[in-house]
Amino acid sequence: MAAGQQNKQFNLWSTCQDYYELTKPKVVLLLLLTALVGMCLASDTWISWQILIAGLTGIGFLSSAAAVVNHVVDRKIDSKMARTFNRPVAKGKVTPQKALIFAAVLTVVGYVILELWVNRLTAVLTLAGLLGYAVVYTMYLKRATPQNIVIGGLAGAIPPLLGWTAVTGEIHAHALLLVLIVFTWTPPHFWALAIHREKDYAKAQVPMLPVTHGIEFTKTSILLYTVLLCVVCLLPYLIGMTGLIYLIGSTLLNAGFLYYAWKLKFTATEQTAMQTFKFSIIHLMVLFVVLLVDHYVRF
Ligand code: HEM
Ligand SMILES: CC(C)=CCC/C(C)=C/CC/C(C)=C/COP(=O)(O)OP(=O)(O)O
Repeated sequence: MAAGQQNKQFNLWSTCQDYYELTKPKVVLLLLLTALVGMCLASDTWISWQILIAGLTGIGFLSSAAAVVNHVVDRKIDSKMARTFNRPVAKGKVTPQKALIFAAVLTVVGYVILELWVNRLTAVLTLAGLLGYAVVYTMYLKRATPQNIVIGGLAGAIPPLLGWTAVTGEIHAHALLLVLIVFTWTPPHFWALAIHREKDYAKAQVPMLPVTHGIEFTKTSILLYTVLLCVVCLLPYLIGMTGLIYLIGSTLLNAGFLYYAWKLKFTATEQTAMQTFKFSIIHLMVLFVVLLVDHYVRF
């Protein structure tokens, strides 16, 4: 193969990688897992393939679009922080215009899929999630208040409800309880990372909790939110929505989260904040898998 052609192929591949990175694929995958669990828990029978595929594709496209807009709006902040300076828009590898066109295409295609093959309620709620994250959180809250991620967390917490409404067309209290779990999980998830990256956020002048209220206050807040998360995680069992498998699984996971939150507050080493952040992701992922197993293997 000629060197020029090889170069072209390499450029195309690295452009594709840049666009893929803009969608925050790992975050979107976990969001989709929570949406899938919302779908499965909404029904006592198997859900239809059309709802499953169209629902997850639409929710995935709109979540990805929100992530792309976040890269564009935050490009100046991102370029000042060690964790994010290499991102495609911050680095100038993808122009803001091209990224916005990509986000617009994802939004329109995702919305049309939800409207045509799922239902209007799910389409509108997913669009609200997109606007909540891309506009309310990214453009306003992130720069305005240390409670940014608490309020903005609602957008990231909504996918289980989206999965539920995709299957039933209705909002149900059980779905709202799943939303509440992700909503309560978000502050300890993010603040653990924010402690580790406090200097970055201070340098970029983003008013995250460790910057405005200090590391100790943030550690206490993480511990208190983790205790609250343990209580909220008990509710599905207490109201009869889940069975013993969930009770045992969630208790073990919450004991793990409490261990890290306690250690972070009272006996932290330099690694504890990052370990807590990493555990938070495993916690939510396994918790939702356990919800799924509990739903299909009830005893
Ligand atoms: C306002 C709410 C949230 C904030 C502020 C937040 C913040 C963050 C940040 C700053 C990172 C590090 C990203 C990086 O290093 O590139 C991260 C990683 C991650 N977050 Fe969140 N998060 C939120 C909600 C969520 C939700 C709702 C989920 C899924 C249900 C989620 C799943 C993840 C995953 C899977 C990662 C690891 C990504 C990777 O390794 O590339 N987050 N989060
Ligand atoms: C339709 C729908 C459900 C939309 C929600 C989409 C979504 C991608 C939520 C994830 C939340 C998240 C990763 C926040 C981090 O933003 P940040 O700007 O604080 O973090 P960063 O510095 O890593 O960009």
